[in-house]
Amino acid sequence: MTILDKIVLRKKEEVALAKQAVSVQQLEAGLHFKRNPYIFKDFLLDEQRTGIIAEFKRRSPSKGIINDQVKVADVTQAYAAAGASALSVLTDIDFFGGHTNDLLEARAANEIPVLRKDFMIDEYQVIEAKALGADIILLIAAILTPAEIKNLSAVAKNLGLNVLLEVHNEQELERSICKDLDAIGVNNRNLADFTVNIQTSFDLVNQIPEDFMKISESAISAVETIKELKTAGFNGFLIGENFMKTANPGQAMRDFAGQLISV
Ligand SMILES: O=P(O)(O)OC[C@@H](O)[C@@H](O)c1c[nH]c2ccccc12
Repeated sequence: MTILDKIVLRKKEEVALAKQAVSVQQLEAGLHFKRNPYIFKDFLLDEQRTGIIAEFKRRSPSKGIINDQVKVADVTQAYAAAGASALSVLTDIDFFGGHTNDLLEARAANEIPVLRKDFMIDEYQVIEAKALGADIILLIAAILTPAEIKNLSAVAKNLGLNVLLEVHNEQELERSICKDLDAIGVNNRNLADFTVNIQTSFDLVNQIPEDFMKISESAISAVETIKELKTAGFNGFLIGENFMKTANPGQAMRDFAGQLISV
């Protein structure tokens, strides 16, 4: 069994428990449920911003603890001030040390799009994402059938949420494309075995249809890489560990964004 299989098994239990604890009706009565999500594309294409989707990630199955000393509101505000186009907040507890409260805190502290970073397998989680104040949800092709992707993205669209589909190879991309997606993310990390290779992004970029925003995800640590990815056609760059592994992730993002302007 791969780590991804383990995460999905645990996620099924977690979703079943969440459904018992909070009904869909309760979610729909929640604080953020009626807000209009930001349009992801507008922030990615905003020339005043960097295209970086800056991630708050305490730990991961591949790296263990990355940073458990910093606060969500502090870090995400600094990311936004440094020119992030969007924020990514892990809400998975068991494998990434995240929490739904982290998303609520990021929402309350910021006025840019927030991505709920989790393993979505059920409509309930999409509705929950809206209630938590998310603007964007992630759908991971490796754990979903094409029919599930169609259904979950349609549910998200109905709620005004933006949808980021994550793929790792050409087969996943081809079978998963559907009309309710806004952005396609190429994950440079293979979630089944954790190997990373930026080349994955360059190999897949030209297979992504023009109608979608193109995002390169994971293992990005150099400003030069962003330049190359931009030239190749990417609009967005998802960066977590490179910032989170430092004592002051917001400052790390500021320094990175500063270099981006000067190269
Ligand atoms: O920390 P990195 O290497 O910059 O990667 C960030 C992000 O791409 C990564 O956390 C990620 C990409 N897809 C995921 C799916 C689930 C959990 C995490 C992820």
